Amino acid sequence: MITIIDYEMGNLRSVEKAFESLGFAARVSADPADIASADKLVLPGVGAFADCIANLKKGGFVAPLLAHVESGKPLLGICVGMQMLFDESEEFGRHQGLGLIPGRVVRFPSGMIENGERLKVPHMGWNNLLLKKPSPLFAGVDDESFVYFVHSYYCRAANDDDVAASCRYGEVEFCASIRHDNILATQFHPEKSQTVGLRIFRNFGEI
Ligand SMILES: NC(=O)CC[C@H](N)C(=O)O
Repeated sequence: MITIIDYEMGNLRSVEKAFESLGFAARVSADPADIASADKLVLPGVGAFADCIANLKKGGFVAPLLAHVESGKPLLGICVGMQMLFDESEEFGRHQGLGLIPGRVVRFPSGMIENGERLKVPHMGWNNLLLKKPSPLFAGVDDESFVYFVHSYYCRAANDDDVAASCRYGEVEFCASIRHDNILATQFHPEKSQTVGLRIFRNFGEI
């Protein structure tokens, strides 16, 4: 069973439907007890880092999530769900993350110019993945495949070994996907990334 954590900050249904369309048993749950019995866990996320981490704590999800990771079972973080895995974020202040992946979450610089055009923040739209390290998420996914992003902040991993893929936006090459043992994560939204996103979900479901 793939359990998608409902801490009231995520586009849960589209993630659940994507897994179900691939034939996987998936459920959205706001019950921390369900986390303990999950074979695989998904930590989605849309919104401000501080609100997300506060809701995760308020819902009592942190301890069972850490226990899941400790047990060696797969975890998939998506967007701010990936950012929360890091030590801290500077989004609207300094906020502590789960500290599972060494590193910080920082804002894209304002005023980046590319091909004479000013780049907007948030980075919103299709951009291509630069595959860096083997990851179960990318079986059958070509280098430079396009995936969909919506974010103003990005993860700066302290260890390059944790970066499975990156992406370029202006002068910034940022971490687009993490692989740290059984912890997998994407800054982009596989549920908004059409066939490439579905293949990534299928790969996660098949681990
Ligand atoms: N789409 C989102 O939820 C964005 C995540 C985070 N607030 C960021 O701006 O990077």
